[in-house]
Amino acid sequence: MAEKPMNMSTEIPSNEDTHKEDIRCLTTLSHFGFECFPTQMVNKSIRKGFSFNILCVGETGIGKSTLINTLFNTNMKESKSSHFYSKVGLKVRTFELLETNIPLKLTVVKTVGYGDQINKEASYQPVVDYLDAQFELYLQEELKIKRSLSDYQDSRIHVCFYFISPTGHSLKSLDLLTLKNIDRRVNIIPLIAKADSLSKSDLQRFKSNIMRELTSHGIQIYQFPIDDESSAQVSGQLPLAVVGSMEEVKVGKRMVRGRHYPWGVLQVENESHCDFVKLRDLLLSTNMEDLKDQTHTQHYECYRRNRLQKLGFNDTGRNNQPVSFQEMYEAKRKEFQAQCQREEEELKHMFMQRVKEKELTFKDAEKELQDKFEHLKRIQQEEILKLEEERRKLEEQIIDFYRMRAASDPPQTPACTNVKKDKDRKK
Ligand SMILES: Nc1nc2c(ncn2[C@@H]2O[C@H](COP(=O)(O)OP(=O)(O)OP(=O)(O)O)[C@@H](O)[C@H]2O)c(=O)[nH]1
Repeated sequence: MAEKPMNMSTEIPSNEDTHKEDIRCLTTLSHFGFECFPTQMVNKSIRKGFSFNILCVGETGIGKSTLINTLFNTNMKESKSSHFYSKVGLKVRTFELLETNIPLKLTVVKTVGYGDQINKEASYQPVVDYLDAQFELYLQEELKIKRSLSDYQDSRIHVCFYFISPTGHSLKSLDLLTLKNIDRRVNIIPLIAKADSLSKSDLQRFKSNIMRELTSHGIQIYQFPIDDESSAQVSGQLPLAVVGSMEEVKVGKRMVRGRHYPWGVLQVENESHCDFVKLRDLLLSTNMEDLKDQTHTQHYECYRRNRLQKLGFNDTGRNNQPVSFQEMYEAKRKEFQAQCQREEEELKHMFMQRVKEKELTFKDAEKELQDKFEHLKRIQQEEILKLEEERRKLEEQIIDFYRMRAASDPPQTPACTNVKKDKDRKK
């Protein structure tokens, strides 16, 4: 840093006014005092490194990876994504980048299979869940007694590039549905992807249509700060029309990033060809810090407030009186204990009721079985008596028969004796 003359008021005795030309003006060799704070902060930040998290939402093959590669000179793409995923997924990649000794940890999350399903109603849900999950992780860290937010790896998404298909007409219903569900959770920068497929006039009309639709549906996109000149100008140019390419094409004597077509070369970094340079400047040069700031102060705060309110916490109690966190916690704990006790008693009561019911059922079943047994026993005894009676009658008939035979045949036969013997044995 350049040396600066010392900026201090020096008291000069009035009687020495005439000797002013003798006073030596000293210059400091380095900064001192509180003017060094910015330098300290810059040094600390560089030592710590920077991090930034981007979410890319857009249909398969719309140019998400190519744009990120063009912006950061990374190599995001591994292979072509399939169009046949049954649901939308998210792919997370982290890059450790270095630019003139400034380290940047860049995390890129991109959708996979977005817009490929027949029923697109649930396509936005994985995106919403991911955004909320990162807020929840931060909230959990914040609520810990031993928290370490200074070296916490913040995974909250700082900006969402929403890639709009270059249809030239209007937004699709899936675009509206997703944007409506994520606009309170993340800073959205809408982008018209593959803008080289639209003519200049079509592009301008398309941009106006999109902005009209976003406004009429009440969708909030990232508001670029108006105190910065370039950011203030951009609001009339949204959504930015981007073209991505890692290809080096020869234009005159220079090699430039571009896309080579039979009719000529589209230069990615030429502002009259597309808005890529505008996007790069707005994102990297001017608004990276503001995007992080908005994420924390606006979107995370909103999540935190809703989450704590859902848990039953409030800053004010009945009669709008302020309540301390401790009081609220105690009240909640008591309420929870009372509820547990109520539920325990209810369960006990239900258990006793069911035991009684079961006992009654068993008793009824036992009585029924006993009655059945008695009935069968009675039937069996009656059967025995009946059979006994029949046997007695048969034996009488046999005796009668032999008696009649003996009467018709006077001399005694051994057979008759045998029958008599049989009868005696049975008795
Ligand atoms: N015309 C044109 N083609 C592009 C542009 N950006 C990317 N492409 C091409 O589009 C194809 C898909 O690009 P990717 O960057 O892989 O798209 P993606 O959205 O990451 O694809 P998935 O990961 O498969 O969803 C590639 O052939 C790119 O060369 C662009 O701005 N204009």
